[in-house]
Amino acid sequence: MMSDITRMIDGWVIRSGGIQPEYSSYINCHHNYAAIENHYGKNVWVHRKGAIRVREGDTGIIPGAMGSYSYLVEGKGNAESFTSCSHGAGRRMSRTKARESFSVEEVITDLKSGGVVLGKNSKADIAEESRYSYKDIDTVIANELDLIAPVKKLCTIGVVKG
Ligand SMILES: Nc1nc2c(ncn2[C@@H]2O[C@H](COP(=O)(O)O)[C@@H](O)[C@H]2O)c(=O)[nH]1
Ligand SMILES: [Mn+2]
Repeated sequence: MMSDITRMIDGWVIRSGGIQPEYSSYINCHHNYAAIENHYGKNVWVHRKGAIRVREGDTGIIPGAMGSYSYLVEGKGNAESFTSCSHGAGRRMSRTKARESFSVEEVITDLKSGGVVLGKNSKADIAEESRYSYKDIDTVIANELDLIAPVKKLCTIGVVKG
């Protein structure tokens, strides 16, 4: 799976900028899965849907939106959240509202002006993914500092979507 993803990323990055990416390590971070975990002294099923697991010391990824920023975070293992935190900035408007508010051309121009490479063959659905249709990632991170500690703020240089 990881090699499929790196091959896809390599293809787009090399074609767009002639740069060969190097990978030092990988972070696997799921946001829709169920697992048996021990909480408050009991083994229970935890289903995280739109949330990630951040036990103490876990590394998590909290993405903002295409063309904005993402955060690498370290978990604090907060028991009250069942050691979970957000899996992204989250939407500020629905996909329908976003399609009515932004055009495909506007979103492509916005990404180009930020020097962001868009690795996506079909562009038809990108208006609904406009970064302005998502909440501000810095505010979202600031609101969950009891759950995670930011480790790195990442600036988008490319977006690859299926
Ligand atoms: N860095 C990026 N973050 C993105 C992008 N599209 C969405 N998002 C953020 O991720 C969460 C989760 O998205 P989901 O589609 O898996 O539910 C979302 O709330 C956004 O904050 C992207 O292209 N790049
Ligand atoms: Mn999702």
